[in-house]
Amino acid sequence: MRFDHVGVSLAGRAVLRDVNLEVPSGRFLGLVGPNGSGKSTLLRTLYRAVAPESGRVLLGEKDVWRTGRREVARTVAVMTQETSTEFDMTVLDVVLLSRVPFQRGFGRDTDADLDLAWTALDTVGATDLADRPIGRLSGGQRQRVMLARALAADTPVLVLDEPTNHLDIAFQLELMRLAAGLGRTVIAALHDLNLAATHCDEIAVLDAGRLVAAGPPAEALAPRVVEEVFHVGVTRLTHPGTGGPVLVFDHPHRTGPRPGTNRDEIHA
Ligand SMILES: Nc1ncnc2c1ncn2[C@@H]1O[C@H](COP(=O)(O)OP(=O)(O)OP(=O)(O)O)[C@@H](O)[C@H]1O
Repeated sequence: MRFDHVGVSLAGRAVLRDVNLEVPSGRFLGLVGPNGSGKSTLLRTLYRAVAPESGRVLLGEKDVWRTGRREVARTVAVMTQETSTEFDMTVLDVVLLSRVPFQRGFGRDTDADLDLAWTALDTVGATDLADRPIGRLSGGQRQRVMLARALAADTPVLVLDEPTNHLDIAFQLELMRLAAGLGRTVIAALHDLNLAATHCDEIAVLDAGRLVAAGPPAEALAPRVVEEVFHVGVTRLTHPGTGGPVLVFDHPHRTGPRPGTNRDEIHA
């Protein structure tokens, strides 16, 4: 997947400027940045919801904006925050909607479609919700179903827009582990920088529509970068169990080294 000099304007305002970013096949990229920095918009250019004003969005060699909508839907599955309009549909039927791009005409669900839907519901721990109307679920339950819908599409590329919103901590971790282990190409807009750092192969940081850092988590989420982009104080600790870095945040003016500590590397 490649964003090649992508620029987007919405309502006359530049929202993305000259974004160059590549996600190799099978890798999991976390897209982070402050509210309004352009994360969702960048994802939308990939699944043909917002057209770039300049540049190209490529899947392999194909420009998604010169490829049919159906073909893109067969390649890219999306999990977003947007509440579906299918308020009265059952959970199983909502998950089965992901199979529509693969069916001919007004095709019926095949056994293979049903298998994919049930497997996906099982993966997210929601088989017991299958008969419930989607509109009567809790936020977190609905979020799981939306993940199941994206998984059941069985596409090589997965787009997750703030997928952990509403989820309890156990399922946040589970979702991230799942996304990292799928072997598919995954791009996810995330707000939890530690969750992103521990599960993603690579991180891209957007600030006011510009890509300001991209690379392995320790590099892209260096305290200096996070402080500049998010306007917070950052201290990097060492996780006592894994030895990996953990960021802790504070108001900018409050962060400062305690006497006798190294500000960048404090062992918890
Ligand atoms: N339909 C629209 N019309 C005009 N401006 C829009 C539209 N959608 C988004 N924007 C603007 O584009 C900018 C980027 O929005 P976007 O939703 O991509 O940010 P984000 O990084 O995903 O934010 P958040 O973390 O708050 O979800 C914001 O300034 C937003 O107000």
